[in-house]
Amino acid sequence: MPKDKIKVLLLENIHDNAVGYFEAQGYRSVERLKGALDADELKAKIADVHMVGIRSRTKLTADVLQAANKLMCIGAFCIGTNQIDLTAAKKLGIPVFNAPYSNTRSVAELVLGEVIMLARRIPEKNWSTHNGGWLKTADGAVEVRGKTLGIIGYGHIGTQLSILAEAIGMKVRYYDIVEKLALGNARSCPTMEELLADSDFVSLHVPSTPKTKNMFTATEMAQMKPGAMLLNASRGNVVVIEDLVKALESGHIAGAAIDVFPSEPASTRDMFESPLRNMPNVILTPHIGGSTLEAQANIGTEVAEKLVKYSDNGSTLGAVNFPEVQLPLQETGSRFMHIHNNVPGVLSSINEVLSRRSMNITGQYLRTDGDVGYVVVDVQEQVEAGLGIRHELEQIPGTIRTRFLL
Ligand SMILES: NC(=O)C1=CN([C@@H]2O[C@H](COP(=O)(O)OP(=O)(O)OC[C@H]3O[C@@H](n4cnc5c(N)ncnc54)[C@H](O)[C@@H]3O)[C@@H](O)[C@H]2O)C=CC1
Ligand SMILES: O=C(O)C(=O)COP(=O)(O)O
Repeated sequence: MPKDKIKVLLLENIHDNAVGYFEAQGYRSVERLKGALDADELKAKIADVHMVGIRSRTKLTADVLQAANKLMCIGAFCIGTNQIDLTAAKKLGIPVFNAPYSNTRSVAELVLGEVIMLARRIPEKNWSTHNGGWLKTADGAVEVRGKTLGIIGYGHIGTQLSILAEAIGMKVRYYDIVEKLALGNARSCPTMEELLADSDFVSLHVPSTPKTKNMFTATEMAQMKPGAMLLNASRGNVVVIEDLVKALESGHIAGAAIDVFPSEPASTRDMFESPLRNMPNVILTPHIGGSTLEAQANIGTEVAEKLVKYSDNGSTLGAVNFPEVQLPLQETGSRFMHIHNNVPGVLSSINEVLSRRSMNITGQYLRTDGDVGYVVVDVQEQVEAGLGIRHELEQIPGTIRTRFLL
């Protein structure tokens, strides 16, 4: 299919850089919408597009993906990919790409700033001053120097935060389910309980997984030091909000900064509802951890590049749900891509089809995971689209989809 016929749909106000990159690469049919779409709108819209770009609000469920008959690949213009049914996408032969680092620094900076704000009791003071009050007092206000920050989830964001926090004199402890190299003077905790008992501030930086769903409940909150503060800029379902409200009301937790919520408004026009709304010692932000101009610009380019590379070249390097194949540019001849269920015999069937047609294979790449196999074959011949090879390849048992670069 010529590039100008490939339809790209970008939702959730993805940065201009993405549109610019697609257009510069010859993709002229790019539609960008400001908001997310609900399931029915999305199903109607996605049925006609070849690439879709989303952020954290768009839910690409198995049901929605079933309607995406032409969809070739998905771009998550963010870090988290929990809003996408990755397995369903894979089984439909659709790789998903994201931007694993581009907003890391933005989240870490926001959290560090909030640690300082919480330490100085700024949420209450800001609230009071806006209402005509004058809380000029040092009560409960402390420096962060020498205080302990406990980081749960010591990945890209957690480690970046660790470095920043140490730079301003904080002690850092961290807990992760995977053994991680301690940066600077940070010290790992063997258990989350130990981290909670030791930390003045606890910040969550885990991904959304079945294990992290509701991982932070009344039990974990009770294990925090009296008067400690909680920060969550990971995912909204990690913390049980009702339990947090009780811990804040009792004073056991003295303050919190929450950027992500179990239920978030679908658009900037919708009302935000939460029992935390009226609590003056809580910083509430509308899921903007990664929302900086720098991060959004970088993400726009990074993910558009990955989608274009897959479309132009077949490369799945960086896909989060798919066997990764890094490919050289196809200089001459034709390239076939074959995505199939991972059952024995598919590669030899592909080669049989090509050898029956006396095609000279110049390169062959295969990667599989438990479910899916991805084969890319370069042949010397310039294949005409009408030759029927595609039909023969599609007849191979287990085929999910095929694609040709001619
Ligand atoms: N608020 C916002 O706007 C943003 C939120 N995020 C969220 O932050 C999350 C983390 O991002 P990154 O640091 O880039 O991810 P990452 O994958 O680099 O790090 C996550 C770390 O959490 C650890 N982990 C997983 N399950 C755990 C558990 N049960 N207990 C303790 N540790 C566990 C992992 O081993 C890993 O080291 C993302 O998955 C996303 O949901 C990311 C960017 C922006
Ligand atoms: O990168 C992430 O995982 C985020 O949570 C940021 O989401 P957003 O792109 O701001 O909707």
